[in-house]
This record gives sequence, C-alpha cells and structure tokens, in this order.
Amino acid sequence: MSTVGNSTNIFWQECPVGRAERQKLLNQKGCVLWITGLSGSGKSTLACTVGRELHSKGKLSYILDGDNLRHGLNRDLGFKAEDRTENIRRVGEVAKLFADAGLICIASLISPYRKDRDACRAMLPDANFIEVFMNMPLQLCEERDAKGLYKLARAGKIKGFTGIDDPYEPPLNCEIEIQQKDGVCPSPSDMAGEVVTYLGEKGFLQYS
Ligand SMILES: Nc1ncnc2c1ncn2[C@@H]1O[C@H](COP(=O)(O)OS(=O)(=O)O)[C@@H](OP(=O)(O)O)[C@H]1O
Ligand SMILES: Nc1ncnc2c1ncn2[C@@H]1O[C@H](COP(=O)(O)OP(=O)(O)O)[C@@H](O)[C@H]1O
Repeated sequence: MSTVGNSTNIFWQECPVGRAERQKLLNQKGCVLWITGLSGSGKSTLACTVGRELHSKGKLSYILDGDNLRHGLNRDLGFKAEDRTENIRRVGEVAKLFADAGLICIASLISPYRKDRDACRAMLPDANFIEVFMNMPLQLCEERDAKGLYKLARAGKIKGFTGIDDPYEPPLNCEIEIQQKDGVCPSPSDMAGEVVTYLGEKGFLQYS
C-alpha cells in the first residue's frame, strides 16, 4: 500500500549552493525533456541521439529510460494502470531533481496517460518541462517490433500491451511533435536536431 504523502513533522532543508549557481557552473539551464510514445516509436533512439549531440556541445544531460528504471528504482511495478501512474510519478520526481541539479534530463517512457504526464509537468515551472511526442503510427511500431513484444501481445501472451489492448492518450499541447513526413520517419539525427535546436532557441544551452 502506498505511503505517499504520509510523512509528518518534516521540514525543508535549504542547501548553500542553489540551482542558479549550478546552472552558472554548467553554463546551461536545467530542464526535463519528456519523450512519450508507443513502444517502438523511437523514444530511446531519440533520447540517445539527443544525449550524444548535447555531450558533443559540452552540455550535461542524463537519460531516464523507462525500461532501464524498471530494472531498479521501479522494479516493484508492473503495467496495470496504477503501477504505470506510480512509475511516471517517481520518474517525474527524479527528473525534477536532475533539472534542479542543472542538467538536461531526458525522460523516455511510454507514459500513456495524459493526467500522469500533466502531473509531471505541474512539478516543474512550465517552460522547464518540454514534452516530446513520438507520433508514429502503431503499424510502423508493430512492423519494427524490435523486442518481439507486439508479436507476443497479438498472440495474447502479453496482456495489457500499450496500443494493442491498453490505451495510449496522445498529448493535446506538446512542445515538440515528431512525425513521419510523406510517409517517411525522419532520421535519428534529424529528430535530435529538431529537439536540440528547440533547446538552443529557448535558451537552455547557456546560462545567461
Ligand atoms: N504491457 C506492456 N505495455 C507496454 N510496454 C511493455 C509492456 N510490457 C513490457 N513492456 C516493456 O516495457 C517498456 C515500457 O516501460 P515504461 O516504463 O516506459 O512504461 S509506462 O510508461 O509505465 O507505460 C517498453 O519499452 P519501450 O519499447 O522502450 O517503450 C516495453 O519494452
Ligand atoms: N528515426 C528512426 N528511423 C529509423 N529507425 C528508427 C528510428 N527511430 C528508431 N528506429 C528503430 O526503431 C526501433 C525502436 O526504436 P526505439 O528507440 O527502441 O523505440 P522505443 O524506445 O520507443 O521503444 C529500433 O530498432 C530503432 O533502431
């Protein structure tokens, strides 16, 4: 049973070095890039390509990948609705810490429910939460089936698989939408370029 919000007699401890000083040190601004989309839509590919490009520009980022976090922090959670909600809540809280540390935190999770993503957005000052929607057709994701999970889901061997027998709620107001052009998916480098350009234009890649 959840004990979230049950602590009493707790106080906020101020720390001597603040967010602004960390950001100045890093010459960047902390934020959360939240990449959402179906399994196989390219979330991890985009996260890794953006991470590499930022690194080559001397900018510090860190990837929170849903699959990876389920090996540790979220190993007690499955895929029923309340588990997914708790998964997203925890990752939102961790992402907020990374942003406060001054990093560009790249969270890559299916995060299928709009209210859960919006709850993460509400944890951060609005402009510091950048929602990136991998708007790829289910058919493409299923054709890719990099992990063979769609095949298992279609065969009824995985129950509650997003897009097959579990819902995905697309964002209504995301900052960036990646989609096919003339039926062709942009290359990883083009997708990442769009995201990094956005970060640059919004001033996240410098401090002042
Ligand atoms: N039932 C079901 N539905 C969706 N996905 C499933 C499921 N079971 C296992 N997987 C694998 O788990 C990865 C998604 O984990 P997430 O933490 O991103 O999911 S969620 O945000 O809590 O919905 C997802 O990874 P990606 O393919 O990278 O999206 C799958 O590999
Ligand atoms: N822009 C792209 N162009 C071509 N193939 C891609 C692209 N993005 C991802 N892929 C391929 O699609 C598959 C699924 O990508 P992945 O990043 O693992 O998706 P997700 O993290 O959303 O499950 C992988 O085999 C990957 O190489």
